[in-house]
Amino acid sequence: MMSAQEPLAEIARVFRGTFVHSTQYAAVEILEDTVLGVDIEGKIAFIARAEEVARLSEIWGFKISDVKHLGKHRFFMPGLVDTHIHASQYSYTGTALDLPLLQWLNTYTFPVEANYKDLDFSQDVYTKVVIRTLKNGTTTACYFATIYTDSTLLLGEIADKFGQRALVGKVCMDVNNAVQCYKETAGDSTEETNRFIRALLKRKYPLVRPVVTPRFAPSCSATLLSHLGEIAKNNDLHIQSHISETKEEVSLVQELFPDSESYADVYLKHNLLTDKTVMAHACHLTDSELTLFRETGAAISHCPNSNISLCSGMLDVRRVLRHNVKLGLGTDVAGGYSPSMLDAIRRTLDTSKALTIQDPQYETLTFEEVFRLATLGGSQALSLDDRTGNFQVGKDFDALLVDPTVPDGPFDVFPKEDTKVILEKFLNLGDDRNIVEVYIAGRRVVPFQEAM
Ligand SMILES: O=c1[nH]c(=O)c2nc[nH]c2[nH]1
Ligand SMILES: [Zn+2]
Repeated sequence: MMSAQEPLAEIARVFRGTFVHSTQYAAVEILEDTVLGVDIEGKIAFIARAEEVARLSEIWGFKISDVKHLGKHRFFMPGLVDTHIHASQYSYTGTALDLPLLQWLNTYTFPVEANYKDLDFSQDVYTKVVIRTLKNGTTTACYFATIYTDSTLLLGEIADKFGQRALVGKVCMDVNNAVQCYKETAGDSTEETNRFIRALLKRKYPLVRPVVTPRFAPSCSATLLSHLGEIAKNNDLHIQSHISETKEEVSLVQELFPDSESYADVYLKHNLLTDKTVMAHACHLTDSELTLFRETGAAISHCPNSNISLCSGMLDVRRVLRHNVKLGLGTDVAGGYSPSMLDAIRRTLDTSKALTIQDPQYETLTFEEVFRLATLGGSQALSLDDRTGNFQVGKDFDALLVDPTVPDGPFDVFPKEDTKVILEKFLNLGDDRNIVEVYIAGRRVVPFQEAM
């Protein structure tokens, strides 16, 4: 950890103070009185004990007077990674939580998503969701948009404009018996997915990439699923979808795909389970399905707010981790009513405690473990851990500057509390008032600039 790269690039910023992050070995590593340098490409150039600052300034050529001191109680932590969020459902977040999944989709979701043909409406909602998530510390978001290509390209443009790291998916669905206007043919969906990918890649946004997005097996024909698997394979792209959120959905998939051994097998057969796949929910997977996830390298996005809000199920995270399956957290707006990843952390802990209430032998997740899932775990689930997730030299500097003592803040700090206690308070009680600055790939994106 305390290492330095060859001085290849010029240093843009150096910070001195407390850094909190996760590593492979420690769910929470606290680095007090540490210096971290960010190069002009936004990458972490060095991280070392503060007594090394004079030596580092000689090697890297920065002025010690330019080092920014964080100040008492403030600390940097890695940016939060939302592995599953429906940007198009943001308009009704906090409402419409009174139906189970399949009825919820037909009654609330599909009629709203059908409005995104309208680019003015899209622009308004997508700008608001990007701003709201950034303010709440989401430095990386894996977004579902809608079936409309141009509107989805607009989401990519907005994420790029505000500097958010994003995977953006044009939703694909050719089955919809409830809201007939909100679907495509398999052919159109395939063509539009190809158009979306080509157009997004052509724009060369540095932090925004396309993700192949079949909505979920009940919304897609086998033909469409095969085409999407092929597109992902031929272009080495990320894939996202939903799996085993509710028992009713699992039974429906069994009926719709009788030749498949399981829900996971449906995706496997269509080349949609890869090491760049992230599947949301996964509450009701069997052991053999989890084994398929491990063997293919596919990941799970745990969306506890949504699982509880729609009464879908409770994912046993411990069991997933025992199977060595990658797992990150997701808000799943708007099945989940909060766009904040701090809420996803809290609901993950609540769900784990509810499982412990059911079985007192159950090993409840710790807040340290959940902190790791929300940061490094998320980056691994999205196969972006070579770029982000913690403060490792060579990764992009994606970070939140947390001020636990901000005026009129949501919690209090007392004299004898150490950084670990303050981190726990922030995770349980903090909000966007405490997130005073957000950096993505070295660029400060919060506070927002005037023109935005
Ligand atoms: O929580 C969910 N939200 C959705 O939009 C969706 N679509 C399929 N399955 C889904 N689950
Ligand atoms: Zn979802």
